[in-house]
Amino acid sequence: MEDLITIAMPKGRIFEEAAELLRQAGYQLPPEFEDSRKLIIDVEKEGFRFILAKPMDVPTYVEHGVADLGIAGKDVMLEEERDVYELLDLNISECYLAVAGLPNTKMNDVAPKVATKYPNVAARYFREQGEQVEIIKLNGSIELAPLIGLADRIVDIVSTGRTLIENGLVEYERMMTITSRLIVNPVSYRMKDEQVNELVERIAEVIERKG
Ligand SMILES: Nc1ncnc2c1ncn2[C@@H]1O[C@H](COP(=O)(O)OP(=O)(O)OP(=O)(O)O)[C@@H](O)[C@H]1O
Ligand SMILES: O=P(O)(O)OC[C@H]1O[C@H](OP(=O)(O)OP(=O)(O)O)[C@H](O)[C@@H]1O
Repeated sequence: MEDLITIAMPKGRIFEEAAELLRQAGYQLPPEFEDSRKLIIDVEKEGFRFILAKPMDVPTYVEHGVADLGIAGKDVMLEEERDVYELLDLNISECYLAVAGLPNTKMNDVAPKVATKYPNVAARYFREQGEQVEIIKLNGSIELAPLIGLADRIVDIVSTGRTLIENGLVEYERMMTITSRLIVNPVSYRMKDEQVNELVERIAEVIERKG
């Protein structure tokens, strides 16, 4: 039997949509796939080994080659800048990155503080805008930072906009749209091209069908 292709799946938000996409592409995943607490799930019939990782870590597993493929948000790709190839925009888990903060704030502070889970993305963005800022890295509850005076602005994901509204914050600038991507280790791409290309073609067909 051929070696299993290892796919790093992000636990959490993206997981269900990604699993659904695989099912729509005709892959038979076990019914307990979405409910399992296992971190390694072999689906030998389809030739896959899934590893379940923290979303931010998916490109790390793929870069190191312990996963051939992975699914990661564009936000994570831009933050991590790992040595992997992006094969497909899966068009799932759409959201966007934005700069936000309290309403009616003067924008002329010197080196305003920006709280974010994405220090590299934020630093690059403000550098490109020619603005000097101080980045404060947080791991969650980013919207709290301007409310309690830790930061003047935040760079964070917005999806429905509820978190901003319920915390009395407003969007200053929309930075970029984020969707999830299929990524591959460059060596796996060369060595396992047949298996990788079959998966890519089957998923691409579903994406096209969905429009
Ligand atoms: N409303 C949203 N908030 C955060 N991420 C979102 C949202 N909508 C889609 N996404 C996508 O989901 C990914 C994050 O998934 P998830 O929230 O499960 O992981 P996480 O940020 O590591 O969460 P936690 O730290 O709470 O485990 C992001 O990389 C992004 O591409
Ligand atoms: O626009 P919305 O639909 O409200 O979604 C955006 C919120 O969701 C995410 O947080 P998450 O729920 O992952 O919690 P966190 O604070 O642990 O990052 C993100 O960081 C925003 O806070």
